[in-house]
Amino acid sequence: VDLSVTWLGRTMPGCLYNASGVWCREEDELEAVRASAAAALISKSATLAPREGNPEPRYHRTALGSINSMGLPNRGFAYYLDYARRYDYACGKPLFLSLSGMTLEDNLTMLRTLAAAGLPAIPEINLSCPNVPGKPQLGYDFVATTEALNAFDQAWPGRYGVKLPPYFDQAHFAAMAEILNRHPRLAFVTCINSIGNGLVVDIDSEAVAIKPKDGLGGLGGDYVLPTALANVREFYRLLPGKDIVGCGGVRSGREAFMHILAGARAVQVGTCLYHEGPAAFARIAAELAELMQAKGYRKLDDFRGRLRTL
Ligand SMILES: O=C(O)c1[nH]c(=O)[nH]c(=O)c1Cl
Repeated sequence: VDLSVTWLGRTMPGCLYNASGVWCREEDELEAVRASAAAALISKSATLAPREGNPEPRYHRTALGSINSMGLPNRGFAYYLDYARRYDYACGKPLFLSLSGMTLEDNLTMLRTLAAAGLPAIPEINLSCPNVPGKPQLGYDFVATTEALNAFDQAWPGRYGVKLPPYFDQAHFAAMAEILNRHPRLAFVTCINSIGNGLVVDIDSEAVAIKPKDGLGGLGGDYVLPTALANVREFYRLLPGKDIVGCGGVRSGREAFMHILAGARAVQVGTCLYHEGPAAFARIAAELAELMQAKGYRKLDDFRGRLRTL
């Protein structure tokens, strides 16, 4: 069984890697993912300047997944650029850098600096951080998204991707697709980021679970799988020629299979990785391979996007 993925002008040895934000803020975390069975790796969304992030508790696990309001804690763009300068691209595992500037200008500064460095690292620009108080998710503002993508095209000469929030309405899928399809070097979209502004309540303490935003935070894990699959399948249909990276609710070979069936080129793991650690990649890959073997599939292209309707 062959789990390799050919995209972005290269072939990576498998189809699984980390979701930005999980096991990727510090260099030792990135190195642990790279040394694991992950087929690629992506860094924590970077802002231009380092950030402490929101007050704790800002992450909470439940039986059905996670809620987080981290608030973009990160080492600052220069830290991740330095890692990208020292990264061994010959290892065959692509390095993605997630960028989440506090302003459009910051995103452009980071893109221009990355372009000047002339590295094979690929930007995944985050249009969907739900946890910076007072900052709306760019991906829910179609005018701002249009302006940003036009500016990204000027600031970055190569292929890039964007991390999208979940959408929940046919009109929004159509509106976003119309915008995204105007950008030929926008090579991939990662669907989805957490479902923003959920609220987890503890009935014993009669209190919220996390401190920021009076308890509001992005949901991950089992909570988001059907929404993630819907966004993968809708954008797979609506964005011909672009790759969709599936993210949301993956904790075994089964959910990875579902995402690829829905059209995903590759699959990211978040909440499950947060708790299991990078060993999750070998386990999930083995489960996916076993599932494919049982179904008579030899490679991912044998079933990618073949989700049947009734
Ligand atoms: O609070 C965060 O750092 C965060 N948390 C998320 O769930 N998604 C994001 O894109 C970000 Cl940037």
